[in-house]
Amino acid sequence: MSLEPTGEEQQKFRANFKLISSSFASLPLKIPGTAFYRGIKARDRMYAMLNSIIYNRRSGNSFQQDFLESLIMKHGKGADGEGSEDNKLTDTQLKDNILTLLVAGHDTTTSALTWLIKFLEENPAVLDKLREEHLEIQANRKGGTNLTWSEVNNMPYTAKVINETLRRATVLPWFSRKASEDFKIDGYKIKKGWSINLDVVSIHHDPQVFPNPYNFDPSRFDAPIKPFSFLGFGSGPRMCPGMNLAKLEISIFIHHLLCRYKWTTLEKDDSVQPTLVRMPRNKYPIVAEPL
Ligand code: HEM
Repeated sequence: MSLEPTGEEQQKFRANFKLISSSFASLPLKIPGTAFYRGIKARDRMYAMLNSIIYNRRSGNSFQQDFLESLIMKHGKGADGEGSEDNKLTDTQLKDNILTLLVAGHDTTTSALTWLIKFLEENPAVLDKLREEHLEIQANRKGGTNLTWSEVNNMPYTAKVINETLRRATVLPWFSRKASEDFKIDGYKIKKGWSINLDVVSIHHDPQVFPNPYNFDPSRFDAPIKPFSFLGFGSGPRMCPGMNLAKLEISIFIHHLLCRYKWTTLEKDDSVQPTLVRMPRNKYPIVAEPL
């Protein structure tokens, strides 16, 4: 949305965003003092901020070439979008989409990057092999420091390291589905309409599918994995729509980190923060220095 990274508006945005994401795993009690209530209030303040940003954009006071602008252009009244006016998002839907993308895409990617650093630190052989892949890409490059699209799509070991990170970390420990009909699974009867929560941490640590499940071993992904056993980005029609963006961001981050820096961990701690998006409790602080 082209917010300045250090401006006052950005700070308010961040503070509200934090309150919203901390309210996810809370009981839905709309009573002052609860995390849920604070989350709802923060969401309303975010809506108000978005209202004023959208108003400014529409009245031509500010123009940016960004994601918000493309939504406004495509879904504004009389805009040349696909199909009729019925296909256009209302302003509330537009704001909800922005919040959804922020909420679904920010903490998840942050968490994946944090776990990645932790697992690499704890597995120096994997780190060395990964760095080799990236130094080779760098050495074969004709000029510039920017990764090209074909380089990003040709990082076989990196792809396995990302999968293994998402398996071991299980950034989203559970997600749910609603049963569309009665069915039976392993002798359990499930009724139509029930909510089914998947315990993804257990699925990702099933020793029959992932031998020595607590070892960080990207070579598990050398061969295809049993279907529905790796759910880092979910599965089926509701699978994460941000998967390719997330993989791209992580690959670029890995490339620049490993080609330029080494790091040491400031504080080792294996506990996990009990939030919806799993994160090392201490946020895994490091000190990085040039290679
Ligand atoms: C490493 C980063 C990410 C991880 C691990 C992750 C993981 C997931 C998982 C497990 C789901 C549930 C899928 C299911 O129910 O089958 C999900 C849904 C979703 N993700 Fe991601 N995600 C990441 C990044 C992103 C990004 C960058 C975006 C958008 C910019 C995004 C947008 C969404 C949305 C909108 C949904 C809901 C989809 C729906 O219910 O139809 N995610 N994600």
